[in-house]
Amino acid sequence: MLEVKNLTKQFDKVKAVDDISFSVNDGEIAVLLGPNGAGKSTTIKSIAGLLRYKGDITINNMNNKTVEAKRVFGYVPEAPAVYDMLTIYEHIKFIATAYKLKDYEEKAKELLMTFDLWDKKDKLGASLSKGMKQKVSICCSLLLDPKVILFDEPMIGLDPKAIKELKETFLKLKKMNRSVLISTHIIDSVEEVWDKALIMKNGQIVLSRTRKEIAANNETLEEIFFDVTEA
Ligand SMILES: Nc1ncnc2c1ncn2[C@@H]1O[C@H](COP(=O)(O)OP(=O)(O)OP(=O)(O)O)[C@@H](O)[C@H]1O
Repeated sequence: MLEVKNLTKQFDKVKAVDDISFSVNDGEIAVLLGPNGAGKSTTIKSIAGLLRYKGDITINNMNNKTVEAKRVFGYVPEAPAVYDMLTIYEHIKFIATAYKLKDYEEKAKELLMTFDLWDKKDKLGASLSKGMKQKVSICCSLLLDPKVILFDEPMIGLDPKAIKELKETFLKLKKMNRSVLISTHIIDSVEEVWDKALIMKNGQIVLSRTRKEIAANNETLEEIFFDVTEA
């Protein structure tokens, strides 16, 4: 479970995130939506422990900056960080070594096959397309079998097959009782998968609704998004 309580992040003159609180339960897929500059990436980076902030963030009840929390936490950044001089499979080995994973080979093969990277596993990072780098980043995160996983704009650069695989992966993670948080601009890209929508504007969460609540009012997420962000 992911819990964010009273998160505030101020950059010099800009309050990028202004006292927001939310949680993502086990087995829940939450989407963080909002127009450009709403504060989504700042929220995701704070949860990933990459920024200093005010407030409390816990991952399975552990402070997000502890080693114990990091062991059960996965993060797929908006811009995939791939090493130019490592092959795809060397990235996998690097992660497995850093996290002292044992018997990871079968899982690694399964992930690389799912994302069409198995036959490219000896290609160097420098030679990969943006989408391939994104897929390497996704495979490295999933290899750790995280209990809480964040995806920042995960669909950007992916081809239609990879988008389909990623959506199936989200649903698999949900079935495995993981907490998934996806930040995106593209409402269509998450339409079939989300359980809870969090809409940000000017650093605040202006709407938090479950799929059931939205369906009960005969509304669509897109309609609600424009209602609250253009108000
Ligand atoms: N490093 C920084 N220094 C100063 N201001 C920043 C910094 N990073 C973000 N901001 C500001 O904080 C606010 C929120 O930015 P953030 O990147 O979190 O929004 P976002 O919702 O992810 O936007 P986008 O959809 O465009 O990626 C914006 O006003 C942005 O200009």
